[in-house]
Amino acid sequence: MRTAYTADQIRAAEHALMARLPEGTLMMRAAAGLAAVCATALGRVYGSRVVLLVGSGDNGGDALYAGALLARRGARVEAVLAGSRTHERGLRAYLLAGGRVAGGAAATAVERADLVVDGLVGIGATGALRAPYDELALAANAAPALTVAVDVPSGVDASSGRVAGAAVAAQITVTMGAAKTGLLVDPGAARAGTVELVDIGLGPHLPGPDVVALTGADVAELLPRPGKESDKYRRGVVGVAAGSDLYTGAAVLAVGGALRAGAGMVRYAGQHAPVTQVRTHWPEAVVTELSRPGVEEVGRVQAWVLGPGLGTGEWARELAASVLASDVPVLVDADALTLVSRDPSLLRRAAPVLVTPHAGELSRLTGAARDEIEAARLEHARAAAAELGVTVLLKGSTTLVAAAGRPVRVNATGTSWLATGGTGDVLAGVAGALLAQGLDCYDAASCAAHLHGLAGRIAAEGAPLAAGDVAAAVPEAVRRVRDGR
Ligand SMILES: NC(=O)C1=CN([C@@H]2O[C@H](COP(=O)(O)OP(=O)(O)OC[C@H]3O[C@@H](n4cnc5c(N)ncnc54)[C@H](O)[C@@H]3O)[C@@H](O)[C@H]2O)[C@@H](O)CC1
Ligand SMILES: [K+]
Repeated sequence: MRTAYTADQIRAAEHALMARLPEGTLMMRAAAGLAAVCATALGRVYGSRVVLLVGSGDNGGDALYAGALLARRGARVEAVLAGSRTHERGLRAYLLAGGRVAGGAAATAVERADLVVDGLVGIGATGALRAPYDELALAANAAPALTVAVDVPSGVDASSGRVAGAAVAAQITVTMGAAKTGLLVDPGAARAGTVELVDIGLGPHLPGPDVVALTGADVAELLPRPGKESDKYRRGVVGVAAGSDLYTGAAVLAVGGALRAGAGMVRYAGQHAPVTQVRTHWPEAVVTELSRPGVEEVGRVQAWVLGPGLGTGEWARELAASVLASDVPVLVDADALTLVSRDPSLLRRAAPVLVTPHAGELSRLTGAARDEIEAARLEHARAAAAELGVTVLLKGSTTLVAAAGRPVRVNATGTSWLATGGTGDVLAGVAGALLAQGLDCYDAASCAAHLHGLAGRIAAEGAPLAAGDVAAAVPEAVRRVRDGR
C-alpha cells in the first residue's frame, strides 16, 4: 500500500524526529537522496548543467545542499536565488563546493540547463505561487531540461493536490520522509511525474495516513476467491437494474462488467428492449422483463447495481425507489444519481450505499459547483461521504474512494483511453459483482477502480478502446494482480 500525508502530519513527525537528532541531520539526508536521484536522471554528472531554483525556505535549503553534492562531482551548477532571503548554511555549503549564483536573466540559465531542480517551495507554501516564483515555474516548464521537484512541485498544494495558478510540471518529484497527499491526487498528481521517496527516518513518527493507494498485491488480498464448497449462490448474486427502452447499451455493458468480475450469477431486470439485448449478448444472465417498475419479484440478490441508462422519468424513479427499498447494498450510478439528487430521502436506508459519480454528477448531488469539485476533488469526495452517509467513488483521472472514518483511497491504474462512453457502466458492473461477493462498499469500490483501470490499459495498449473491450479485459486484470504482474 502506498501511503501519503498532509503537510501538517509531516511537520509534526519531523518535529518529533528532529528533537532526537543533531541539527541539520534531516536536511542532509534529504539532500543526499535528492542528489542521488538527480545524478541517476542525468546519467553523467561531470560537465552537466544543473540549475537550482531556490526559494527562501528549507525547500531551497534542500536544493542548495544537493547542488553542492552535484558540484563536487563536477556538475556546472547555477543557483537562481528567488526569495527575499536564502537558506544561509545551505548557500555557504553550496558556494564552498564551487556552486555559482546565476547572474542576469534567470530564464536564460533555465533554457540552457540539462536539469532544473525546483526548490522554490515545499510543504511550507501557502496559496498560489507569488512573483517571481510563478514566472520561474513557467520558465522551467517551457525549457527542454528535465525538471526534478524537491518534495512537491512548487505550485501544487502538498495537502490536497490543488493547483491555484502557475505550477511546476516535474518529470520526477523527490519527496522527503513520506509522500504528500498532493502527489497522489489530481490535479497535483499530474504535475509530479515519477515520485521518488527518500527515507529520512520519519516512519516511526508518522500517524495513520491521510490517503492511500492500493497496489496490485493489496487488491489480490482483498479479492474473494471461490472456495471448494462455493456454488453460484454463495459466490454472490448481483442484480442489475439498468438500461431502458431508450438506452439499451448501458444494460449490456453493466451486465458484462458484473459477469467478468466473478459474480456467481447476474440477474438482470428491465424493460423489453434492454431485456432482448441482454439475452442476446449474455445467455449467462438470468433475465426478468419487468411489467411494472419494481424488483420485488426478481428473486434474491446480494447487491444491486442501479442506474446506468435507466432514464430519469417516473418509471425509472419508481424502479430506483423499489431497488433502494431492498435490504442489500446498492451501487447508485448515472441516471440513478440524478434521481436521488432530486429526492435525497431515497438514500436514507439501513443497508450500505455506494455512489459512483463523476464531478458533474457529484455537483448535482451536493450542490457544489463542478469546477470547484474538479479543483478540490479530495475535499469534495470526503465531504460528500460524510454528508450523505454513503461511500463515494469519485471518477476522474485519479479516481477517489471516500468513506467516513477511513483514509481516502486513490486509484492511479487508469488511462485516458478510458474516457469514452460506456466504461462507467462496466465499472458499475464490476463493483456490483464485488459487493455481491461480500466486499464492503469501500473495498469493492477501490478494487473495482483498480481492476477497471488495469483492464482499460490492457484493452487499450496505447490505442483507442470501446467499453466492451474493457469488460472483456477484466479477467486478465484479475489474473495480473493475482500473479503479481
Ligand atoms: N523541516 C525539516 O527538517 C525538513 C524539511 N525539509 C524541506 O523543507 C521544506 C519545508 O520548508 P519550510 O517550512 O521552510 O517551507 P518552504 O521552503 O516549503 O516554504 C516556505 C517559504 O516560502 C515562502 N512562501 C510560502 N508560500 C509562498 C508562495 N505561494 N509563493 C512564494 N513564496 C511562498 C514563505 O514565505 C517561506 O519563506 C520541505 O518541503 C522539505 O523540502 C527537508 O529538508 C526534510 C527535513
Ligand atoms: K518544490
